[in-house]
Amino acid sequence: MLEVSDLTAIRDEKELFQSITFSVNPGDLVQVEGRNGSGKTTMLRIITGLGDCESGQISWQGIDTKKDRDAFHESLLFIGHQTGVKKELTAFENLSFYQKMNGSQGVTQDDIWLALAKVGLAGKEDIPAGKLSAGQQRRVALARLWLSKHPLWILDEPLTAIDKQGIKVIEALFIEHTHRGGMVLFTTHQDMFTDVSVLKTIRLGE
Ligand SMILES: Nc1ncnc2c1ncn2[C@@H]1O[C@H](COP(=O)(O)OP(=O)(O)OP(=O)(O)O)[C@@H](O)[C@H]1O
Repeated sequence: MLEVSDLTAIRDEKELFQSITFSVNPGDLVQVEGRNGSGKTTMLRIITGLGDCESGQISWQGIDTKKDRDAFHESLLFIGHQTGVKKELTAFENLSFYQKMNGSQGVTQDDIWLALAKVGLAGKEDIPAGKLSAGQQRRVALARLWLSKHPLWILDEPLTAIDKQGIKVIEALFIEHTHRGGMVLFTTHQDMFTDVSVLKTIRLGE
């Protein structure tokens, strides 16, 4: 379980958000909502350890993430605004590289082909990512979700440039992940989940 307690952030001498408290439990799908500039990215970056907060505490499985950052990061898949897709590598090479960098055990070449097929990139595996469209490049990044064994996914605007059909596929994957006991904490400006009862929401900027 991820617990965020009393989180306050200041940027440019302005309080972005104050005393935000929430938890993400196994099976939870949590959307951080708010207008442009309300602090969504800032909050996700603080939770992942990439940004500083004014005050507050973040714990994973009951332990402060600052005290055991490795354990937290082993459980976490974070995809931010910058997807980390390398334009000179093919879609397949990007995923192989990513898996090697993360020391992921048990992921085969077939798994990577399958993940690329799941995101609609069958037949495009050997094209350098720089020659794919913006949405296709984003799909390369999202293919990591199919290979992930991390219980916690933190995703900042994962659906940027993704078409309606792609959004449906990602929605289904989120649901599948949470049904397996996984957790998803995400932001999006896209319409997602017609059945919003599956979602918990955190609103910033009110
Ligand atoms: N490192 C920084 N230094 C100074 N100001 C920052 C920094 N990071 C973010 N900000 C400011 O904090 C505010 C919140 O930015 P943030 O990116 O968190 O918003 P957001 O809710 O994710 O917006 P969007 O919906 O547009 O993605 C903005 O006004 C931004 O300029």
